[in-house]
Amino acid sequence: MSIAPEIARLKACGVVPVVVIDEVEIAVPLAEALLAGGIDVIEITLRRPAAMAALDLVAKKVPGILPVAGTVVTPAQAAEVHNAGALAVVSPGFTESVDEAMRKTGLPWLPGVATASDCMRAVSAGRLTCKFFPAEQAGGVAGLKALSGPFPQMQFCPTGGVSLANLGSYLALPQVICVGGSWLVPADAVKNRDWAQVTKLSKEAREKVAELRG
Ligand SMILES: O=C(O)C(=O)C[C@H](O)[C@H](O)COP(=O)(O)O
Repeated sequence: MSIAPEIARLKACGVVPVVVIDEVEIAVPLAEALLAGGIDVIEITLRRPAAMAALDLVAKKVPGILPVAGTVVTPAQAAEVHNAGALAVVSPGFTESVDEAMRKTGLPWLPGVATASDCMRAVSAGRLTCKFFPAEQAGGVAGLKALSGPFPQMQFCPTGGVSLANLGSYLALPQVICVGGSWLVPADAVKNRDWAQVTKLSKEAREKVAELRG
């Protein structure tokens, strides 16, 4: 299976930080703090009004980091994040309308799946790399193992309840290319502009991935 270079970047990093940005001005220092800790991808979720401008800024000002848009749930958002400079897109679920809109952008898209029916829809659309969401709540490692049995062609990025403590058990599965999570960017660190903390957590995560991958 050929793999898009952006997906290869997610895989190489091993950990995708899922971030919520309330104020545009924190976007660049936050991205730089992740980068300083060796994390060269950032998923900016469209949970807040500032997200689109933050994405645009990171795409323009922090060339070393892969700008990924998250929480893309409508076709209009798919087009918007493309214009804002996202190089890959993640959604919590799968719909045909977002699939179609994503096809128009040509960007790699990781739709979210949590059930066999979700996987059947994704596979039918040729979307073989998916977010497994919400990972821990949808059965964790055992759930993903069982779910992916009938879909040997699929690869996953488990997200939701993943942390430094359990990422190893996900990354040990051959069908898992990376994990996602918000733990690298705690709300408190953002509130206090504690970028050193974000860098420290990033470094820890990267070291763990390196250790696991030998
Ligand atoms: O906003 C979205 O679309 C999402 O993608 C959901 C996030 O990926 C998870 O909420 C992250 O889960 P935690 O790491 O447990 O905080």
